[in-house]
Amino acid sequence: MSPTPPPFPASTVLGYPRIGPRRELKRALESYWEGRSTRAELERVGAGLREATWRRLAELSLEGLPSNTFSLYDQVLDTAVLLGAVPERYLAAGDPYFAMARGTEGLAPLRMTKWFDTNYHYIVPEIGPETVFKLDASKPLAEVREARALGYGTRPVVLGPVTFLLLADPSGAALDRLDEVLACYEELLAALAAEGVAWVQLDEPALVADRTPRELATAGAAYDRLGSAAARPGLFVATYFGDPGEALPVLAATPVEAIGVDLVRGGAAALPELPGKTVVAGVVSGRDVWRTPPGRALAALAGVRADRVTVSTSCSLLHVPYDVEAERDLDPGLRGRLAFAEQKVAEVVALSSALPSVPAGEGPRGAAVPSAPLTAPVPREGRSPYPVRAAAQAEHLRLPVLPTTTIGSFPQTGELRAARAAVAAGALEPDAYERLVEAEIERVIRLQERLGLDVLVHGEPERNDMVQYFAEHLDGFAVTRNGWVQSYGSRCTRPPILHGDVSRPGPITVRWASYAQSLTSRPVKGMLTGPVTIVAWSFVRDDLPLRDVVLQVADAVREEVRDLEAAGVSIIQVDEPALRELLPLRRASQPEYLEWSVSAYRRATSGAGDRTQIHTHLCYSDAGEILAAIDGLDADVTTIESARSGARILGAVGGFGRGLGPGVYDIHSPRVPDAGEVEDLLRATLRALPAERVWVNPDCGLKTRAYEEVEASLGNVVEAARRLRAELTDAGR
Ligand code: MET
Ligand SMILES: [Zn+2]
Repeated sequence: MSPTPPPFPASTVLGYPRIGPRRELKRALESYWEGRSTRAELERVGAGLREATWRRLAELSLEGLPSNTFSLYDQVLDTAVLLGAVPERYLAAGDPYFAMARGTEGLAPLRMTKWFDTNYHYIVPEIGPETVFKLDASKPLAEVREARALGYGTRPVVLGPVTFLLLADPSGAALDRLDEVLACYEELLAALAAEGVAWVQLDEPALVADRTPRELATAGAAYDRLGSAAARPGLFVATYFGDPGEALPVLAATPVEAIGVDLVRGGAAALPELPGKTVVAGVVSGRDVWRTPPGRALAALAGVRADRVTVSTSCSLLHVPYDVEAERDLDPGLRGRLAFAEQKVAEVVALSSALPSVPAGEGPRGAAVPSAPLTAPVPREGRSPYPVRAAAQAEHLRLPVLPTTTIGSFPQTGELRAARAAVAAGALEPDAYERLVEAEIERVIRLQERLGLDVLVHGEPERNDMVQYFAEHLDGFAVTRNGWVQSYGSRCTRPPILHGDVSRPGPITVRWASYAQSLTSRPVKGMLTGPVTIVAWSFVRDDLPLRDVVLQVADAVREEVRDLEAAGVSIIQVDEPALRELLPLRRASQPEYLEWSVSAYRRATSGAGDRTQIHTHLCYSDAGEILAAIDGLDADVTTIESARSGARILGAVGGFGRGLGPGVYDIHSPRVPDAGEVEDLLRATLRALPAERVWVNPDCGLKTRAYEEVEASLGNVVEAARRLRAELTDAGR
């Protein structure tokens, strides 16, 4: 039996941002990837960031410092390396770690997908019959030693075995390999104990989703086994992103000494008594940017019945920016209501060290003024049934069969990005910038005409980002200067802060869309981001139900749709790529979410007349769970990613009774598909769907590609559509 661990520290965080307060890691990574610096230089930047983090957490008087929360790319990939699950084919690459993450010339990367309901992406571990699990504990051990050399004792954080295997294969099939994986974890625990580590944190967020009885029993057995290891640190199993529900009694029955619960998103009220355990109580949210109301946190802490309570964050702080103090331009009233990672650590410390003297009276969070109640009735659906609309649109638009189009953005030129930065810095007149945008629109229109596309776009050159651009033009949002959050690898986003009631002071996109339309006789499609996506990719006020916030945004989008239509734009695309991201982790809550999110979309789009064709776009092929909802959006045309997954999606969407454009050009790769390949994909589509419903388009926007690739690829897409169109017309004669 292992000796009793020392008491768990009174305050901690489950993890911390790692990209660097000025995105130092991003720059170091990109410079290494481009061959401008060495691996050793990259490691030095990493070490500097880790040291700065530990130093800062210690300065803030946090007691329990985590380690191994740093990663050069992704913590799930790190876990695969820890367990030896590196597929053979990467071993020969110059740098197998980054080969798995990003691919090489001849080698595709491992798959990447979204981390639970966040916008962070992890690398999906690949486990096959040939996988031989073998511990490589060098990274966690090195971080423990590195911290100790600096004078800090730390608690290594490692993804837990159950979640690791469920992420590798959501069907649960990989759990068959649990015994082999647990052997590695036992070895790891022994190595950490030998290193003098007092506590280890094993993250098990997968336990907050619906789990089968078999999966729960497996989790219980796993922690029984790890708990009975002869030599080990104290075991802290962290659940987060929701209520662990039935997983909690399962964990409580195992020998683990500490259990983490998310009391922000989980059911604080329903927390069972956990005698003999330490509860690491996540009362400071790691998913929002608001100050913690002390009353709420204290009430949640008071509800915990356990041997010992530690104050913590609800999840890792990876999902919030570093420091509010860096936001000099924010309205001071708003700034006073915000807490980024540093401020959240201070809150954790304050809550733990002197529960009664927590800084109180900082005013309400969320809206500064009472929000406008949603009294406006849901607008009556203005549109006729699809067959009526379709006839009106066909008459008005006169498009050929198999119409070709794109998803909206064209490559963003360095010149435009630089010009935008210059405007922000006051070095370029807004007028001059607008001329540049117009010149780019004209170039994109001419290019599309030359390529022979049927429905044109203006190319979105005025948008830095499909959400931030709208946030900048709507009331109720603020944008930050430095509020970067890691999305994957070196990629970061700067989510806008939706802090008040949303309204649209004036038209946003109309001038660009109508300028583009004025240049051509072909229809130009107006481009909007949908209400769910705008909210999903922002930090959102939490004093109103999410549904009401989304409806406010829907009303703003609805006004923009109306104005576009009035300006003569006859096709309007309202993108909802984040529809699936907000899907609740528990099935019981999913129908309600899908109901209101779909109705928000319809609220945004139903003001359009029958003649106006509404498009929507979703970019993932694993749409399986939400197909009925996608159909429920009732868009006239839906474009969806599918080039890589071949015909897989086609069977599922065959039942849609309206226009559908399964992508035929994989924009995630620099490869130019030839016309023959595109033709094959289209033939597969035509076997699944009637020709009159099929649209021809790429998988997603072209923003991240180079002009040469895009020109060549779209040329081949148009060519393939023409060949098939000719066949169809011949056959019809
Ligand atoms: C992530 S979906 C992107 C849609 C957007 N209209 C674009 O083309 O960039
Ligand atoms: Zn997309």
